[in-house]
Amino acid sequence: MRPHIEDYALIGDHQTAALVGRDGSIDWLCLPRFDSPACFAALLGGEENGHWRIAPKTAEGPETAEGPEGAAEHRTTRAYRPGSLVLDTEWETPDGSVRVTDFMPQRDRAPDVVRIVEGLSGRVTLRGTLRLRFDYGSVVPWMRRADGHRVAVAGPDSAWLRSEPDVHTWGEDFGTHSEFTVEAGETVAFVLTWHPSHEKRPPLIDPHESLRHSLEDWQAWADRCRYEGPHREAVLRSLLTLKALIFAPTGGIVAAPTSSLPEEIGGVRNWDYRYCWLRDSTLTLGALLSAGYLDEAEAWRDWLLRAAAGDPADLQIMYGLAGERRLPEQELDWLSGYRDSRPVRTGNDAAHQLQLDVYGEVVDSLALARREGLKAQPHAWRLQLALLDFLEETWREPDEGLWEVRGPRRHFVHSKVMVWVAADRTVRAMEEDPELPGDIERLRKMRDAVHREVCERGYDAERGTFTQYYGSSELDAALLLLPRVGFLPPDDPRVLGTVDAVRDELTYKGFLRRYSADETVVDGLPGQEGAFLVCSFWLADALHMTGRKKEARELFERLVALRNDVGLLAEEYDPVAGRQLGNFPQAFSHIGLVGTALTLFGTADEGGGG
Ligand SMILES: OC[C@H]1O[C@H](O[C@H]2O[C@H](CO)[C@@H](O)[C@H](O)[C@H]2O)[C@H](O)[C@@H](O)[C@@H]1O
Repeated sequence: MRPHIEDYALIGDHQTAALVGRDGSIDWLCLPRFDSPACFAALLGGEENGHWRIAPKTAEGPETAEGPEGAAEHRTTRAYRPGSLVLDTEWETPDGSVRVTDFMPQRDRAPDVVRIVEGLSGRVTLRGTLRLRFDYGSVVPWMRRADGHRVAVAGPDSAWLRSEPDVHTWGEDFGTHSEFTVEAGETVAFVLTWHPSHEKRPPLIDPHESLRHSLEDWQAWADRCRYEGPHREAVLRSLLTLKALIFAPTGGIVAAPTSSLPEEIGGVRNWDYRYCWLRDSTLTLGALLSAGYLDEAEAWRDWLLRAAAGDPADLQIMYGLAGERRLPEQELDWLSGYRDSRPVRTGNDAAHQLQLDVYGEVVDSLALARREGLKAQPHAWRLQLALLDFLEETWREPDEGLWEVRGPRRHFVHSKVMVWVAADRTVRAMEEDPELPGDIERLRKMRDAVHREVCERGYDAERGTFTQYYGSSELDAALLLLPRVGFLPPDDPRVLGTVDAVRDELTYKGFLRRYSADETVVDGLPGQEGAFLVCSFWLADALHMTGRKKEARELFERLVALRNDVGLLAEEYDPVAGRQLGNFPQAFSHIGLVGTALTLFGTADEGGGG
């Protein structure tokens, strides 16, 4: 049985990331980029699909539902070093205590994973097991020794393992094994480096020096955080997590570093999130900007201008890390899935859906960037006008909406509201700067027409609430964003009615679903899912904005308490099992945490949608 999702911690180097379990096993790592094939895929199968475990020998044993047998004799504690993604895992064993420090240094050329073992007390024997399996756990590489390394080679990939001091390793059972002992004050550092297999040995790094640099770099970034309100540690951890999801070479932002962690254990709602959604990225950008991080915002804005270049009719709702357009969805049938949740997918067919909300989110984020003083780019305005031309032609069409339903297209109310946002922000920019080119009257007309239509066809006067789509009696948590984006004032009776209705009908044991659990006709998928965390944060925002401040704060506190021991949140939460669900850690959930902290305690930006 795999560990629970919340048993993992994240380490990363701004180009990819790994998940490290409480049991000392790295079970997920894609190299060299977030969206590359995984060389450790045990997360979505078993140890035979690749993992790297370093742990006290006495903590080993056949796995049980609660972790490795023998683990009961041990106490494990974990924590990130403050303001960083450097992870310390400490074991107390009957023989003494030991710490393993895991991190991925900022990259010069090749990606490295560094694991420094340090004896803290007594004399502890540890075991290492490395099973490299390229191409998502399917390829067993050839192993050889070279230049003081164990080298794994298969096809385009090679991985080089060494240790300081040198530790004896042996091959057995298609794995590389080691056993060594540390006393208090002694260290053994392991470095695993990925490299294209046709190139010469990768440059060596000094693991201890790299640790110092990593700590300095992360700390310098953390020091720039402007948020000083309550729960600062949680907010900063969320910001660090969002930073770790940015692919530094291009500025693209992934929705999560994993694929196919299920939204229902044993179910089919398993998707690949290692791509750059315009929606998730714009909301990430909003969170970073509101906490004072301008460089990342500028890099993303430039990424967007490159990705969106071309005919605006061809704008996709998501791209690859460098703006790649083809992300074909495939099933990896050799992987059994996390706790048997099949299929495991790579790629994402939602890339070609029509999701009208995305235009509003992009335009809103460009407006926010301008307000925050980002250097203007003339083609950013040209892009904005082109998007509006496209919307003028398309806004009356049904779409798949922000939840990327796999059922038929509908006239989703949230999508139309975000079309209104696109027109509204463009009109406002032109009013503020009459030099900006464009036909303001045409845009005003469109803005007002969308508003009118939504209020007529998207509002159920009998129940006093906006609905999920025109003519439906269903609700949708995205309706909570109406006051936040300025579509109607928070004290408008239609907003108050909607917030109450959404809270009453979509609450699921203290948290919020994104829509009703019976709505498989709309989303086109079998099975159920958990409470959707970003929606629960949106409810806290809406309660606060509509004057229910105590209720808002209580919900926020409950949400903060769901973070795992190192402050991470998946996409969803199962309040019955008390477990996290879905891809992990997910940008959406951490955006929600930052946004709500700012709404409740700080100076949140009124214009943002997240
Ligand atoms: O619900 C089915 C859809 O689920 C995924 O979409 C979700 O994740 C996206 C990335 O975080 C997010 O932008 C979207 O709002 C979520 O619904 C999946 O990516 C889709 O392929 C799938 O149709």
